[in-house]
Amino acid sequence: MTAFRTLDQAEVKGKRVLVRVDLNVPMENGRITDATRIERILPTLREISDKGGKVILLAHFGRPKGRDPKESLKPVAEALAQHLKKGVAFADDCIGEAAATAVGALKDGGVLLLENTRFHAGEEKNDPAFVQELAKLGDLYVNDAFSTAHRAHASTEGLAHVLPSFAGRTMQAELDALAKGLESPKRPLVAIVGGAKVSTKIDLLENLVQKVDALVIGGGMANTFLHAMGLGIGKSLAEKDLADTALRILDRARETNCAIILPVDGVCAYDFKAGAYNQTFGIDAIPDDQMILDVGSQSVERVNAAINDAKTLVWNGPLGAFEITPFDQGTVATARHAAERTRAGKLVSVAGGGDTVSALNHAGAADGFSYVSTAGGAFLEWLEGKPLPGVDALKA
Ligand SMILES: Nc1ncnc2c1ncn2[C@@H]1O[C@H](COP(=O)(O)OP(=O)(O)O)[C@@H](O)[C@H]1O
Ligand SMILES: O=C(OP(=O)(O)O)[C@H](O)COP(=O)(O)O
Repeated sequence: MTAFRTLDQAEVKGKRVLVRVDLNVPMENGRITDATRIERILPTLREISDKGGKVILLAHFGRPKGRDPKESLKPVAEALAQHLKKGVAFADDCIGEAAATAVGALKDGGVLLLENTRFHAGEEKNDPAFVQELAKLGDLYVNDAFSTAHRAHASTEGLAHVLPSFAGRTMQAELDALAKGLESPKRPLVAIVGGAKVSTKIDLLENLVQKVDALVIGGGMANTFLHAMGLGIGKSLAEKDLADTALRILDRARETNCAIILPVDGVCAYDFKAGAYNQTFGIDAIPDDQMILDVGSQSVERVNAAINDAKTLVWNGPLGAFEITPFDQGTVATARHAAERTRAGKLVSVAGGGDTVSALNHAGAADGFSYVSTAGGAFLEWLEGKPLPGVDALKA
């Protein structure tokens, strides 16, 4: 089914291979809390290295505005070396002299990680001059970052047009697995969308409500909808300027008969910190000076009932701030329930996203899902049927 060239067609021996990977891994205090994205790229890196190619990794981390040491990929290079069981060199910049010197020093089979591509504005602008700067460093381009394929950036899209380009093994595996699991899903099809990236994901919901039978909304995404509906959400994470978009999505859901399941209660605290004093309130009684950090037990019951009704479930975005206890409980309970239904053969469940995978691992539920993708936003866009620039560029 692949309409692009893969590593089977790439002659990598002695070549400088620029490999775009997703190393945007969940991190707390400089420590990686979930290494799934690292583990998934190992087959591609090992294959190129074993065939005698020089592996030059391009990746982003976070959403920095310019160079910011807090968003350096250096700690990730160290973790990658441990997983790869092989040294990983690191260059302080992804273009210019630092990068060129590091590439020049690389032996056949060696691995080098270049600093965060988003330290340069040209990355997100897909600036042709920046693309050329990157292209100077390589002979071939391999894209193994399905989870960034919805971004038309220099390292995810631009490079594919100027160097011979190939899909990596993870890119191939993700597209194959999603096609197999979801191309003709059994209905009812239920989606759960939560998390914090409200502005980059909310527009997708307008199409999604035309495709799914029910949409469960949690996390910061739910808070944005609750605010739009005129409910007080106190200090909760939300993007209030997207209220009109949220109302339009609710209208569209009514037209398309898509059931919308929003929280009916919220676990609230004064501060965003582990172990914070917390109380559960009905959704119409959230105190002004508190924030909703998780869905309450009545909401969990509703989400689990929606999972019971589903034959297919797709999930991106945790229902609460699962990194800090006890605000992980809603996500953990519903993830375990979905895993149980899947193990019982009653549900096909596909989940994805950097933090979502981390949450499922935290719940001990990832193994129970039919498929776990590294991709969140890219997965939702794929589901919508939207063209993914990173994939399309490989086909060009
Ligand atoms: N109610 C909430 N308040 C604050 N943060 C939340 C809330 N619900 C979820 N989150 C945060 O959302 C983040 C994950 O969102 P997102 O990046 O969209 O997911 P993914 O990486 O799986 O695509 C997590 O860090 C989690 O703490
Ligand atoms: O973590 C990512 O996506 P995800 O949060 O949708 O899983 C990707 O690395 C893309 O990051 P971006 O949403 O800052 O472009």
